[in-house]
This record gives sequence, structure tokens and C-alpha cells, in this order.
Amino acid sequence: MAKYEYQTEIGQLLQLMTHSLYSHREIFLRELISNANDALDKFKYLHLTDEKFKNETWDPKINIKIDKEDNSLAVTDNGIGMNEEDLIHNLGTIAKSGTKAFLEQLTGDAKKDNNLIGQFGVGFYSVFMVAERVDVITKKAGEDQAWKFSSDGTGEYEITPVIKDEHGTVVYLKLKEDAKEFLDHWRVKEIVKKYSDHIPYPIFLHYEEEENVGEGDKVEMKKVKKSEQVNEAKALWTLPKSELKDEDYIEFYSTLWHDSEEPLTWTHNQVEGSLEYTTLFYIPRTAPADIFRADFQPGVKLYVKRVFITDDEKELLPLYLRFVRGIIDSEDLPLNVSREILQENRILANIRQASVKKILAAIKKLDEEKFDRFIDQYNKLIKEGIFTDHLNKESLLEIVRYKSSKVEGMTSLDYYMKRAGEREGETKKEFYYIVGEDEHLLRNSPLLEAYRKADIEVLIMDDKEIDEIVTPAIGEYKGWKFVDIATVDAPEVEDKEKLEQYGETFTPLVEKLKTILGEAVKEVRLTTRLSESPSCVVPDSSDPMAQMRHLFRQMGQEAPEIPLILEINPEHEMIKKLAETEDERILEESAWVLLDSAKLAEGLEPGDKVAFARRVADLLSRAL
Ligand SMILES: Nc1ncnc2c1ncn2[C@@H]1O[C@H](COP(=O)(O)OP(=O)(O)OP(=O)(O)O)[C@@H](O)[C@H]1O
Repeated sequence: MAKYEYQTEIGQLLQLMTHSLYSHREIFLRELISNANDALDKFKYLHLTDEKFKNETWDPKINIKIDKEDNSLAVTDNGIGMNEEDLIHNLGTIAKSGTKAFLEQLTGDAKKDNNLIGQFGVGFYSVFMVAERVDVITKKAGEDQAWKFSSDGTGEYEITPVIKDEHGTVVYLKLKEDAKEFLDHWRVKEIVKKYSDHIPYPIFLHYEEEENVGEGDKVEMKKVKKSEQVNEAKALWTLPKSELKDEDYIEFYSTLWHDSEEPLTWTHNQVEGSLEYTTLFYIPRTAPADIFRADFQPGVKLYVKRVFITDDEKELLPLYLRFVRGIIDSEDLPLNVSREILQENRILANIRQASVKKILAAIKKLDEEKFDRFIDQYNKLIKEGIFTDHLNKESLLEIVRYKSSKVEGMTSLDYYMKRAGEREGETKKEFYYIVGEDEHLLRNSPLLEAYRKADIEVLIMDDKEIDEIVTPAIGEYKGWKFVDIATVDAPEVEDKEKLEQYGETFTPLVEKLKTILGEAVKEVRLTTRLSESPSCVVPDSSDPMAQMRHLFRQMGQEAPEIPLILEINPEHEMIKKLAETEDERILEESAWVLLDSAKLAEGLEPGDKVAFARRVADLLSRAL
């Protein structure tokens, strides 16, 4: 016998499992059945492709045995099984990104963490919600030695060599005092039906029931052994759509992807013709927690003629759709398809292309509440798609949503166009946008003032990291161009005549500011685009580096600083007074304050923060 310690993080997880109250602890059975299903899938593949196993008579099934006297429940499969190393790796350490992400989100607040358990489904460890001890007796297909893994859910577990005839796994649970409901065969049957009716293997329930046996005077109560198959055992995706109800789809989803929330939507397609395949895709209500981790777990399972091939291929769908859960079952691929073949396979490429179209169509069909939820969870990924999936760019641009200076919440590009079209006068076919990190700063940016004045809508893009790269790369949507308002003059609102008039009075001030600020600015000029602010800074769009910045970002490099142009508002009190002042000191301090406060309003850092604060204090005390 060998004793092992659980990886520290698992200790934390077990602690949570054993000591909190669970509203949905029945999911432990769903998790065990799901694991048994996967183990059967894996062996089925070997049985069909590997000479060693081809001749074995194999009758795949899952057995659930209730033993009231022993206070135990056992879930058995004759699948692939595990050896000692697998046990340590699979049950003693955390390898899965999903579980890692789960642990990262734990708060220590029992109530919140409980909800998380429901959302994630933490696999095997969920047994400790109902069991005081767990034995996993298992033998790997093709090996001679069987093993027993035992744990009471505290810091340690044991692994012992044992004897077992058939390959596969028995998970034996000694139930806790308060978990006796799972000895009731009605209850167990109900749970299996609820979650696992449509997994492709038969699930048998074995239990004892007291029955009247005999006749007349000799009738007596006796315990009778009963066995019955409790699920349909037909792979859901192979059934005709007309036979399936919403509940069937939801039940199947919750077992295979361990999600207690109902999916937002699904799309089931049975394709016949030159290529034959079935796809079933789900969009989870909540984005999988590992979605932005490099080691995310893909959510699509590939089958060939109902035989499971892999659930570890990240590119069955384009990467930006990595939140989609589902099944692709092809009639045309060979069973022994290797990873390399998968990646270059023409059949799969065709399926993939058609699948993306189906998924995007399903998204567009969501009702308002669900669509809002979709955007809340996945807008970023849709933007990723706009950048990477040129074939479907138009469709993705229909889906993507942005904040806007004109409307509450989010807007589609189509609505932006509609509103712009309704405005008086001629409208250029342009989407104006402003990019930055902070919505509040963006909404109050001096750059927006001119557009507000001219009643032009500006999209507020506060997902800087991604918007800054993706938006300039879009090019056009339905003939409309994207224009970053920080890189253009605001021609519609720049009043040339007025500017000329102001020129006479303010040119000396502009010259003085230039001299004071020197290298810190590329230029100082007058503008009529502002209304409330005295100044703003804009990048010099004629500078070739300004164009290059996006490229730098796309390559993941820090973009070089581009010189800024300081624009001043001749209609603002401060500028008017500065044009008249003779006081060199005030002029000097004001020049820097105009530049630094304009930078702040754009979310940039002033050159010298201490000096900035001192200058502001100095100017204020003179004004008092
Ligand atoms: N009945 C079983 N037969 C063979 N291997 C199993 C069995 N149960 C569990 N395992 C192994 O243990 C691993 C961990 O199981 P666990 O339920 O914790 O997570 P999972 O099923 O991989 O992930 P998830 O629950 O997120 O789908 C499985 O991936 C599998 O390799």
C-alpha cells in the first residue's frame, strides 16, 4: 500500500466539498456517469481499431448498484480503466484548466463558492459532497495489474494493488449519514433520467426491494433483487430532430459538459449529401472560466460514425468560437484519423466552415434577453473573430455591439447607420469611434465635444487592448469606414472662417505656447472643435508612426510614443485671458497645465506629475 498526499489545491477543493451545504449535490452522479461514458468511449475506439482488443466480446454498459445495508452506492463501467500512474495523475493532481480556473475564482465565501460548484461541475471530487469514503477499483485495458484508490476526502489518499478481472472502473461510495436519499432507487432513477437519459450506453440500476412473496398464509416480506435499465441509451445527436424536446437537449448538455445552467441556445444539424455528418452545438449561458487561458479545454467532441475520437483538438472550430460546446460526428472520416490528418483534413475543413455559419445563425436568432447575455459574455470573442475570420467578417460585424455616445447600453453597427441616416443633411458613410481603457474618461473626452456639438454619434470602445487592434483592421462594413476620432481633424465641426478670424488675435499666444512647450509637443494650434474644455491633445495623423502603432500592437509590442498636437479653444475663458496676459510666469505655468490636463483627459500620464500638481496649486492660489 502506498500513501500519497493530494496536491495542495485539491486539499482546498476537498475542504469545500466536504464542509459546505449543497443545493445540488445530486450532480455527483452526473459526474460519475459522465466519466464512465468517456471511459467507454475511449475503449470503444480501441475495440474497433486495435488488433489487441478486436476479438474481445464487449458489451459496454454502466451499472449503478445501491446497497442499503452497507449504506453504499457503486458506479461501474467496463471502459478503458486506469493504472497506478493514471490514478495519481487524474485523481491526485489538478491537470484540467477548468478546475484550475474554478479554484482561482473561489472566494472563501461559502455561498458564492457553492454557486460556482454548480456552474463548473468539479468532476470526480464532487463525490465528497455525499461520500465519507471513496474507493476506486480499476484496471486499465491491456494491463494485468488492477489498483484501488481510497480516500476519505482529507489530505491523503492510498493506492493499493488489487485483483480485478475485467478492465474498467468501479467507483464505490460509502455514503454520509445525511446522504441516504441516494439509497432510494426512485431518487437515483430520477437523477439518471434527468441528466443522462441520452448518453449512448445503457445504464442499469441494481437494488433490493421488499416484496410480498408466496400465497395465502405463507405470504411473507422478502428482499428481492431487482435490475432495470433506466436510460434510453441512444446517442442524442443521432435521433431525428422531430423526436427531441428542449428538455432532451438540455439534459444531454448538462451531462456531457457539466453545466448546471441551461445553455443559451443550440443548433442541431443532420447533413446528408456528398458529405454526411451530424453536428450539435451549444452556447453556454456563462462563458467557460478558462476561455482566456492559453491552456483552455476545447468544448467540441469529434466522433466518427458514433465512435468517439477526441475532445482535445482545439481547432475543430475556429479559435474565437472556443466557448462553443458540442459534437461533430462524421460518416466520412477514417476511424484511425491522426492529429496531423485532422488538422489538414478537407472533410473536416468543410464541416468546420458550415458549422461556423450555423453557429452564427443561431446567435442571430437569440431573443433580446439571451442576445444581451450573449454579448455580455462573448462580445470580446466576436471581436477576435472579426480580426481572424475574414470569410465571416460581415456576419460577425452584424453581431458585435459597442457602447455609444448616443444611446444607453450597447448598439449594433446597423442601428448606428440607421440613426446616422436619419440625421438632417448629408452624412458621410463613416463610423466614428474613440478608443481607450476607461469608459468614463472616453465619454468625457474633449475630443467628443465637437461631435456632440455637431450631433454626430461616436462609438465608445473601452476594450482598448482588443479594439485598438481590431477596429482599424476592419476596413469597411456595408460600405462604411471606421474613423478613429483621435486621428482625424473634426472637419464637419471645424469652422474654418471662425478659425481665420481667431487667428489674428491668438497667433501670438500659439507661438508663445510653442516656445514654452518646445519638444513636448509636435505643434500647437487653434481649434473650434471644443466647447467646454480649454485644450485637448490629438496624435499627429500625418506622422507615419501613427499608422504603424496598430501594427506594433498587433505584434504584441509596445507602440512607440507619437508626438502630440496641443489644440486650444479660443472661445474658452482661460485661453482668452491667457492671450491678454503679460505675466510670463502665469503663461509658462498655464502652458504646461493646458498640456498635462489635456493628456489626463485622454487617460495619458502628465510628463511630470509632481510639477503638474504644484502648478495647479500655484495658479489656484493666485486666482483666490
Ligand atoms: N470511470 C473512469 N474510468 C477511467 N478514467 C476515469 C474515470 N473516472 C475518472 N477518470 C479519469 O480521471 C480524470 C479526472 O476526472 P474528473 O471527473 O475529475 O474530470 P474530467 O472528467 O476530466 O473533467 P470534467 O469533469 O471537467 O469533464 C478523467 O479525465 C479521467 O482521465
